[in-house]
Amino acid sequence: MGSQQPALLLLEDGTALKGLALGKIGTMGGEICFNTGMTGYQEIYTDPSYYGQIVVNTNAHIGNYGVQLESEEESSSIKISGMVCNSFSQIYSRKTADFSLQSYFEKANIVGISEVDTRQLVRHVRQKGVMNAIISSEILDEKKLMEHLKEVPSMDGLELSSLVSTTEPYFMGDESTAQYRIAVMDYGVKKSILLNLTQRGCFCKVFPAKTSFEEVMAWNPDGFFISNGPGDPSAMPYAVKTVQQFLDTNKPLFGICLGHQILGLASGISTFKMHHGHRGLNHPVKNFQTGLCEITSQNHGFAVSPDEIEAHPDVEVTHINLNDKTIEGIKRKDKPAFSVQYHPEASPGPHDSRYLFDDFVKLFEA
Ligand SMILES: NC(=O)CC[C@H](N)C(=O)O
Repeated sequence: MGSQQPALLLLEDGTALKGLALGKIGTMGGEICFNTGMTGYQEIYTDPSYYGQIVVNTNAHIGNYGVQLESEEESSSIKISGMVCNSFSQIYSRKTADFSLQSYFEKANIVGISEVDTRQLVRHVRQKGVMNAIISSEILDEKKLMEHLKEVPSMDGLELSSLVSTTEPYFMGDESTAQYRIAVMDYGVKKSILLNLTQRGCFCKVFPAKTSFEEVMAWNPDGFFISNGPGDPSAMPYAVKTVQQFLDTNKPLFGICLGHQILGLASGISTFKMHHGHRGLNHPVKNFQTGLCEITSQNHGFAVSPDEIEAHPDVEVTHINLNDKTIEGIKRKDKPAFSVQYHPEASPGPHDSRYLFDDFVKLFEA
């Protein structure tokens, strides 16, 4: 049944919460964030955008449907730096599951803690703002654990994409039947994004994060996709420069999440670190072009600065978050380029916004 040893969760501000160990016995630190989704834990843990972060799942039961390899993985491995939940199920009830979440974490050396009052914890992070944290099932002394916590780097100014990006370019889709060649910049791309592109007649070549503009152009793409990914977008001048060069070609360009932030930066608008970010499956977003609300899947801790939009008449805000009015989508008026802060591929989440992939393909038809 796995371990029921005690574990400790310690936050940078000294808050300590006791619970039970799950996953591997060990110590793991990262920036604490919370996801309010009711389902889709495996997709969340394997989403490269969570690299360097401890995820608090607010759904009361985690692990109860086990793990299904391939079909529910957004990348080839678990990317989170630890997991916190309330009730962790060591047994699972799905026939098609490959194994338990406990063994998935053990195999990947992921440390977690359960039996934590996640409501109290989330209220705390919402009030105090995002901060670093550490989980340990081997160091239960708060002072000693605090020494380890001090070594965890701050997410502010941290470049992480090059650590999760592919090391070699690879292809996705069927070249013989596909209509468009899309150069995908892999800053931590989710598999389901590539699937949404290939399902719409795109043949993708996925490039390592630091590939030069010239190398990408040598493949002669019809357009560009700028992926999601972990870390602080303002620490990625290499990506901003490449995207500026892509924009100069006047070929279609689409960015999601980190890719949206980089399109903002490439258009001269800065990004900022949010108080505690948006992570969940039911964030309401207003589309200014249709006037309709979309329920969206989100995972971000940075955003494009709203104060600088007016000074950039080439940039139009296309979507806004109805909870806090943050920018959720932009488009360039002078280029066939647009981006969204949220996740139209969902996985997990609602499919309201999948039309954005169709909009991208329409840019080629135009
Ligand atoms: N999902 C993403 O692409 C996240 C983008 C960025 N790392 C953020 O936290 O805001």
